[in-house]
Amino acid sequence: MYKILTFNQIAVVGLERFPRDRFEIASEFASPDAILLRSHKLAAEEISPSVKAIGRAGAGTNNIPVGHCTERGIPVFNSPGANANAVKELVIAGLSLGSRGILPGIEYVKSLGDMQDGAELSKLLEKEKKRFKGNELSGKTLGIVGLGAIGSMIARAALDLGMSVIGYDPALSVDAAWRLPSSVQRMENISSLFARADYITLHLPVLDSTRGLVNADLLANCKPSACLLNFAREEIVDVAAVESALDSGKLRQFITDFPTPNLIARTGGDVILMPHIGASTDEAEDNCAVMASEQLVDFLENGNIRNSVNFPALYLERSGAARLAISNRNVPKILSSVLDILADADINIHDMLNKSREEIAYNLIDLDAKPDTALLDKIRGLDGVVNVRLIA
Ligand SMILES: NC(=O)c1ccc[n+]([C@@H]2O[C@H](COP(=O)([O-])OP(=O)(O)OC[C@H]3O[C@@H](n4cnc5c(N)ncnc54)[C@H](O)[C@@H]3O)[C@@H](O)[C@H]2O)c1
Ligand SMILES: O=C(O)[C@H](O)COP(=O)(O)O
Repeated sequence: MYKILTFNQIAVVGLERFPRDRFEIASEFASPDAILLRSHKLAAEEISPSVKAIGRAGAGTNNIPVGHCTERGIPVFNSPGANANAVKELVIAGLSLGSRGILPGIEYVKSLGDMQDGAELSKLLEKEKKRFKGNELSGKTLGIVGLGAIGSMIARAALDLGMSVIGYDPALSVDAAWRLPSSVQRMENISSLFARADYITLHLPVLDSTRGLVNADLLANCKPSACLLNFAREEIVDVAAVESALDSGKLRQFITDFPTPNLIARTGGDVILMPHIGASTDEAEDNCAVMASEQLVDFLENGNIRNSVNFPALYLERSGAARLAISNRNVPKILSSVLDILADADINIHDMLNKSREEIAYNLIDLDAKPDTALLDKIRGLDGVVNVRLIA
């Protein structure tokens, strides 16, 4: 039985993807085979030696020590695109909240709870409504930083709203480029995007290269009427710089899914704060849980890899009597040494596939006979081999 250790609440429909005759799922296990989680900040010490894979039911993997996992030959999976629509819809709501007096208007109406005279009330509302006037999104320019699963969906929705869309993504994949509407104008650099946009929305991962990306220099560039939305990650924005830009009138509004104590303490309505609910819909939670669970099942039972953030994608149809899944440092001669060991033991290779990604290489080798423990230990002992798994 494979043991799946969960952190956070994972949608039931996802957990049902683990066949119960072969998988056990619990929030406590001494020696789990895999970990399935959402935003739980996973410490390296929580990843016991028995762990073979980690599944993130969601997009961002900055809560997982990915580098440490790679060192140990543990693939980290995520569920790209599975919650993109949920984030898109919330960002569109954010754009509306940032352009109209919706929230102060609602607060004002709530404050009139003591008024009993309907005619008086409607007279007052008609008199006061001018205080809550806003602007339309149509005709404005939306700048999208990060044009992946979420960014491209937002681009499409914003175009439908009549906005002009400009985008910046220095690492855009070919697939993502195909998904992008052709009327999205690509910016050469992020400063140009900040200088031109009325609304700026961030949809990129937090990486060493993107931590603090939105800083005082960029904010000095933007239109004083601009509204910045951060539904990506807190660390991408220098929040102190945002506060200064709001204070000095260089930025009109900040809307974020990642509140900080200082932002919560602000008065004056120039921030709109949400409790990290970008992906909190039944649909997104189901999609993410299903995708992450299916990927873990296929990896544990077959060694196949789909949507890993640190391992190469690799799929090999099952054949032969047994399968070896081997991770090794991405240096020459390791695979040939493995093949020599198998040949010396007279074990024929039925099929095999080998791929690498940065410092790690991964191999699936289907054998005509099941190797014994001594042979597996011999392969494990090779310099550069990180881990070896026999899949029956
Ligand atoms: N608020 C939420 O609940 C919520 C939900 C889902 C995702 N997210 C966050 O949003 C991020 C994006 O999600 P996604 O599903 O669109 O991911 P994605 O991988 O499909 O797209 C990310 C895009 O960012 C681009 N990128 C990388 N570095 C960049 C840089 N320096 N400047 C501009 N673009 C850059 C990549 O090339 C890629 O196209 C996630 O990493 C996650 O942190 C938040
Ligand atoms: O990266 C993500 O997918 C989002 O931040 C969602 O996080 P959650 O699964 O904790 O809602």
